[in-house]
Amino acid sequence: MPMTAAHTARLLITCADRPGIVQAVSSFLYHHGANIISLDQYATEEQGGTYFMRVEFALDRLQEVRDVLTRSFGDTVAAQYQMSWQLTLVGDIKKVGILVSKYDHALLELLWRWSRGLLPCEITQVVSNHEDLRDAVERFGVPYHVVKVTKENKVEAEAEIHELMAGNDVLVLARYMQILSSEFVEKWSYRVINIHHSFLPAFVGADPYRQAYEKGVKLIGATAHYVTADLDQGPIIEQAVERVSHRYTVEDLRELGEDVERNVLTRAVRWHLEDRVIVHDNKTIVFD
Ligand SMILES: Nc1nc2c(c(=O)[nH]1)N[C@@H](CN(C=O)c1ccc(C(=O)N[C@@H](CCC(=O)O)C(=O)O)cc1)CN2
Repeated sequence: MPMTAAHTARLLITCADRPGIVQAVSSFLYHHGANIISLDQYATEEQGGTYFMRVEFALDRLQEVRDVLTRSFGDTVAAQYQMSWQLTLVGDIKKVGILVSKYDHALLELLWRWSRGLLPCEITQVVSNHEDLRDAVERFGVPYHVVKVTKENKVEAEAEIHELMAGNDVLVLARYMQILSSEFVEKWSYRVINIHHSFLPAFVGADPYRQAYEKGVKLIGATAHYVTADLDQGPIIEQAVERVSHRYTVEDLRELGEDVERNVLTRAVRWHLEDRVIVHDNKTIVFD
């Protein structure tokens, strides 16, 4: 029987490295009737470091056995190797909420790719602190909400955003220009992806293109990272750069940079949706 997404699952594992992990995981899957489609692994040291694995497998009747499989893995292999792990089903389409301010390029890239079936998710709503992008978003049939944010109402505004976004698996800051409080970030631990318009760690904070111009850089870039309480310091998921020269104005940098931002954010979101990213020690392992 041809395997479909409904029969496919992914297992992400992090644990202390020691011999026998691959055998334990593969035997477990074999004895539960699963067929391994792909298996990728990484260890930080030759031995005694930290071990990471991403395994994708197919299994008949996956929907019926998912709970038993999850409980059994947790009680056996995961307990034996003291694993941090997650088992997700490809058929469980992730829900994505997007936050945006006024720049539309990153947002429209995500909406266009999603509308073309190139992003395996459901974009459930867009929340902005400005009215500007309502028409552009609603043309894709996606609900648009405006939540004004000021220094005075930040707590209430974030509470409203959290309420609106409840039920989403991941939030994407597609050039959302408000710094999220540590309280908000804590509720969404490593489930908020931001696109920063510089090659981090260079030029954190506001207006990195102007910072880059003032510095006379020969490369500009973009960085997609998970959001933490510390501005632009979260685990990096994807980056890219483009060459520039002294002939570029700030606007030239911005125009070229926006293309880089769009591609970097798309890859980062897709890898997250495909369960390819593990966060460890404020860094990521990306099984791309
Ligand atoms: N807790 C976090 N919140 C946000 C992060 C983050 O990494 N951690 N990334 C930013 C996005 N960003 C750069 O990529 C960024 C956005 C806004 C600012 C900033 O200084 N904003 C001002 C207000 C600006 C305005 O009102 O137009 C501020 O909040 O005081 C810097 C960097 C998104 N949030």
